[in-house]
Amino acid sequence: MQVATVIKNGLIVTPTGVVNGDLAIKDGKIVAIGEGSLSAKEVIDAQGQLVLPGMVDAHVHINEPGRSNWEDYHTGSQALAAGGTTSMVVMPLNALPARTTAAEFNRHRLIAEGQSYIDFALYGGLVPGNQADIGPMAEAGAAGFKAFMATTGSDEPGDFHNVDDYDLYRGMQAIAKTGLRLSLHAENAVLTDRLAADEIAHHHTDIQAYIDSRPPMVEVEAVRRALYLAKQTGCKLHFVHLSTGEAVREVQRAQAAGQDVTCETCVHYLALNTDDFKQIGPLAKCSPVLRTPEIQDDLWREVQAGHVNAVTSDHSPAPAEMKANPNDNIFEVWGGISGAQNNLDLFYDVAVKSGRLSIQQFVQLTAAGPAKLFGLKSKGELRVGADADVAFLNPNQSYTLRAEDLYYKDKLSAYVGRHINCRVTRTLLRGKTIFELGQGFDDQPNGKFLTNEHVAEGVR
Ligand SMILES: NC(=O)NC(NC(N)=O)C(=O)[O-]
Ligand SMILES: [Zn+2]
Ligand SMILES: [Zn+2]
Repeated sequence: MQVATVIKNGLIVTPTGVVNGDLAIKDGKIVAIGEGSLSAKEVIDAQGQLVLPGMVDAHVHINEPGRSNWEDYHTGSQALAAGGTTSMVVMPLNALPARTTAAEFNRHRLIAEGQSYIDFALYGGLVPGNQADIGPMAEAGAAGFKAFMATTGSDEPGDFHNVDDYDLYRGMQAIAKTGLRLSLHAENAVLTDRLAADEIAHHHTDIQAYIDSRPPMVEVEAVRRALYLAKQTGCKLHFVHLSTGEAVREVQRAQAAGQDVTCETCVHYLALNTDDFKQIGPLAKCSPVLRTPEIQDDLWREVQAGHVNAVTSDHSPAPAEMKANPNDNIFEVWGGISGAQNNLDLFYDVAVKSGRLSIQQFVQLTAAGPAKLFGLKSKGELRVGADADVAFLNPNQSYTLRAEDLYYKDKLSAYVGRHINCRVTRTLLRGKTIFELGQGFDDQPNGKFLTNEHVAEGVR
């Protein structure tokens, strides 16, 4: 067979095992794995490299249009590509206006189509009063919906607002009809805001005060309440960025009782804890907050047990001045960690190199799991017939992350200065190299809009 590209000599991580052989690509698809003697126009030597499915990062904040100076599709997708991510699911907030109508959905899609280096799916937003926009956003191709149970931290005209229990209940009724999943930032808004106000009233504005204002119970309570409302309405749920094993166990219990509910955690909850937060400072401020080593261990056990569907970055960038802390008041600092460029290498380091997860569990969490959640049927697995989205990871090349290595709009990350014991060296999107370490990026952004194919065949 004559094919376009053959990747030779790599360790190919397939859904069922690791194959030491060739991976052949034609028309952007994987056409053979393991067979030798294929003739190809392009031969790529992957000696010493792990050949992984490109990561599907199901939780990325891109701030274009409206706040492009925070991160736009060009910079955000380059950073993701450089880190071995080939598809992203983009959150509906922090752009202005936020993506809460079909008109905005279509506008954002057009912007991303010309700018993104990687394939992308888009969330639609559920906000107070927009139940009538849910159906049209599903029609426009939303991969799922997102709502905040906590306050969002930004309040300009057109910004994304959190739902109260009534909005959530009505929104779940509307979303249930679409067959799509509602993803939730699950923290109790009243508790988090008033606990924070108490700390500030007592002039406690250091990192420990922020940690104390968002205890695990604010997450667990919100998860339980949302699960109950979802049960009443038949809405499928996904919990983003769970930070505690206790919350994951609530999801497990609901699943066991027959509810369609899934969850994710983020690289930073597994790579960083409260001690790191105190050392790194504002760049490690996020919500839910980083957890103590004990709670982090408990979360790891749930991940190891296979109770978490995806690991994501929750890449939530902001300009440097919003991450500075001139008044020594952590409550005034923007919450969000920039980390998407280090999805695969950092997670491989803390998960596989450390012996906590097998390589099969790793690709399940970074690629197959998230692709399945959002109905991205040709993504997430190195198998014949799938899109040839591939990341090369050198498990023996270590480096210390420097600000100048980053492709974000602002070269800030909670991980600068961290020693990482492996490195992404090349990324292919649908068979084409889009990033090579030392060479940079493909000339043209070629990212394609992805829709939820499970639903496209069903309800939509
Ligand atoms: N407005 C945000 O980007 N928020 C994000 N911020 C974090 N995680 O700190 C999030 O996902 O909640
Ligand atoms: Zn969130
Ligand atoms: Zn987020």
